[in-house]
Amino acid sequence: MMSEHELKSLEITDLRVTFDGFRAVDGVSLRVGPGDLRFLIGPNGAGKTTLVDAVTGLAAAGGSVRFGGNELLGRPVHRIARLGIGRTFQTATVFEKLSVLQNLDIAAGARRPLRTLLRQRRGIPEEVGRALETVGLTADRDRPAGTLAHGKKQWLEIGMLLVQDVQLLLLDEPVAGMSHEEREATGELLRRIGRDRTVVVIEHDMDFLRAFASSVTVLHAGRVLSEGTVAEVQADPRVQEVYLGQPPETVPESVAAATPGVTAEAAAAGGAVEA
Ligand SMILES: Nc1ncnc2c1ncn2[C@@H]1O[C@H](COP(=O)(O)OP(=O)(O)OP(=O)(O)O)[C@@H](O)[C@H]1O
Repeated sequence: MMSEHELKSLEITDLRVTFDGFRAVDGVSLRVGPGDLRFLIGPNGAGKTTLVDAVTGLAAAGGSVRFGGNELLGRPVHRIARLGIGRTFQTATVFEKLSVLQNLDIAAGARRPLRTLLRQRRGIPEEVGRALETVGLTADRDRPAGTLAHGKKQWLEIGMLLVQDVQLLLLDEPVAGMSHEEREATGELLRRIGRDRTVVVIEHDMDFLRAFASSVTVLHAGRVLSEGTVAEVQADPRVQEVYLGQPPETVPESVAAATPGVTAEAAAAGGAVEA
C-alpha cells in the first residue's frame, strides 16, 4: 500500500549533544533516504540512543536535523511527532489491560472524542484495520495487549506508529529478546513498512543486521566511524578494530567471524556472543 505522502529523507548535519561537557554525539552527519532500511550500530555508549533522542526532541542538540525539509531541532516533542516521526523504546509501551484494537484505536484517535475510544464498535477504522494486517495482529485484535508474547507487543507498538501515519520510524533494538521466528517476522515487517517510509533501526544483533539491513552507519564515541553496505562496513578495518578492541564478551561473533584475518577460533576464543 503506497503512502499518499511524498517520500521524505532524514538529513542530519553536524549533530552535537553534550551532557555536562561530555560530547555524547560529536558532529554526526548522515542521510537516510526513503525506502532505505538503515541500521545504526556501535559499541555501548557510542551515542546511538542519544542521536535518536535528539531527532525526536528528547535531547537538546546543536547542528541540524531535517525531515522532508523541516528542521526538527528546537521543536517540542509533540510537534516533531506531528511531522510524522515516531520511535519505539527497548521496552514496549502498550496499555496492557486494553485489547490490541483499543491500543491501536487510542494511538489513532487523537482526533476522536475520548468517550468513543473505549467503546466496542462494529466497524474498525480503515487505518486501524490496515495496521493490524501489516503487523500481523488481525487474529489477536481482541486480546488484552498484556497477554501478547514479547514479539507481538513490539509489533503492536509499531502498529501504533503506523496508525499515526508515521513517515520516519526510529526503532531501538526491536528484536532484543525475540525468538528466531519472531526476528524473521520482524525483519519482514520492517522491510514492508520501509518500502514507503524511512526507517532507522538501532540494533546489536549482527545476524539480524546481515539479513535485513540495506545500509549501515557505525557510530563510535559520538562520531560516524563507517558507513555503507553491510559488506563494506564489515570489511572496514576501523570497524573491526572498534569491535575487536572491546572486551571479548561484547564482540559479536558474526562480526568477528566475517572479519578477514580473524579466525573462527579467535572469534570462538572471544567467548560469549552478544545477544
Ligand atoms: N542523560 C544523560 N546524562 C549524562 N550522560 C548521558 C546521558 N544519556 C547518555 N549519556 C552518555 O552518553 C553516552 C552515549 O550514550 P547512548 O545511550 O546514546 O549510547 P548508545 O550507543 O545508545 O549505547 P547502548 O548501546 O549502550 O544503548 C554514554 O557515555 C552515556 O553514558
